Amino acid sequence: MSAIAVVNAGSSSIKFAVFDAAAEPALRLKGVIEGIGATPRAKLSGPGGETLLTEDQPPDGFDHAAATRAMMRIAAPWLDGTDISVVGHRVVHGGGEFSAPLRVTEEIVQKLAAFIPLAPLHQPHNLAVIGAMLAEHPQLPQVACFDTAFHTSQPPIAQAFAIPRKYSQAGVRRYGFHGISYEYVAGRLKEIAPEIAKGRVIVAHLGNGASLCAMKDGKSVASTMGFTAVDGLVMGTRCGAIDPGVLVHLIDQYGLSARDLEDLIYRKSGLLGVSGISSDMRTLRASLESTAKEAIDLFIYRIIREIGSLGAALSGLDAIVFTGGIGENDAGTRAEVAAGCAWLGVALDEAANRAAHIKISSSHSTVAVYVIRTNEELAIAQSASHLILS
Ligand SMILES: Nc1ncnc2c1ncn2[C@@H]1O[C@H](COP(=O)(O)OP(=O)(O)O)[C@@H](O)[C@H]1O
Ligand SMILES: CC(=O)OP(=O)(O)O
Ligand SMILES: [Mg+2]
Repeated sequence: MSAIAVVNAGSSSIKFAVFDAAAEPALRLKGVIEGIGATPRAKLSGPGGETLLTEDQPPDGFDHAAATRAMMRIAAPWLDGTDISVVGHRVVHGGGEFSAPLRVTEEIVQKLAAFIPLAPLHQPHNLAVIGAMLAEHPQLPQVACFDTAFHTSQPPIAQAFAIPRKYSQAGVRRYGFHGISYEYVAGRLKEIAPEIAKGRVIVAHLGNGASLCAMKDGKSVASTMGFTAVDGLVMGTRCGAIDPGVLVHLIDQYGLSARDLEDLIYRKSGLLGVSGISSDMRTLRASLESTAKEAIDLFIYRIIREIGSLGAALSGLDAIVFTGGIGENDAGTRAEVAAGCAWLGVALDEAANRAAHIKISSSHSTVAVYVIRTNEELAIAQSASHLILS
């Protein structure tokens, strides 16, 4: 049977997967290089999650391009003889024009390149892989799935900035990201708890990039990310929401250029900037330095505040769902966020939280709390299969 390949370039990771090209794609092989920019490590696993190979990568100068090459080298022996019929890609920014999965051409790559400055940690890597594939295999369909697409259901007021209309009309508005993950998680919640999924739900996608999405009946109504994926929560290396006056001050008083500011807010801030130690939650949890704790505390504080804000946008709250590298794996983050949301009626079952059960709220919690492992690669494979193979 032919296969679907999927490439998901996140800000600190490249995830790669191969599925049987069926109406319901079944996983054959999965690979991840994580910790790009911190402590890079490669892992290849089989369909049941069994580890096939792990490899530590040299940290210095190991960027997304090196990670892509390393992933190809590591995966090649396992792909020998595999007949790939379509490649699905995560593309973080689709702007106002692209809001559904589509087959990518050179012209579309050119259009998507216009959004590189709006997603500098993702879009160039997403497009580099698509460009290389189009050049090497021009007949092989390349499908792009957009992180922004899920949020097109938001009402205009949730998308608006209070700026002069000429800028809004030119597309300067809130788009929201992590949409492939949110769509997948919304689908899983519908299977796990159909009544809850119809209600008011906040999904917390907490990874190297982090955002919250407010959903009503499985549709996005608001998100903490905006025009770019730097807004909202504190992230691995991104500052999240910042008083825009700070940026003007940095230009005036420190002579920062647009590119300097970009570097500051996307690559040098967040957990890394506050801790001065690492962007990686595991390293910070293991550290005894006070700045590591301060960074984590700020990360948690902003999540709690934004849950309040999105709860207001939803006029109440039926459930919170944790997902993403931190949301799925860091019981401490879930416990601290839940404690800060006690006023909303949130209470965790501590043992269930430690064991990362699917449902982790206690029986007296008025808000149900779940941990749902995201699977952006499967969501992309399903879209690619739908578009090209059915
Ligand atoms: N077991 C764990 N405990 C705490 N944090 C973890 C664990 N595993 C992964 N993480 C954190 O998840 C983050 C990466 O999330 P992920 O969603 O994979 O990244 P990306 O945003 O690049 O897709 C890192 O901060 C990492 O430290
Ligand atoms: C949009 C975004 O921030 O993605 P990631 O978390 O994969 O970096
Ligand atoms: Mg990610």
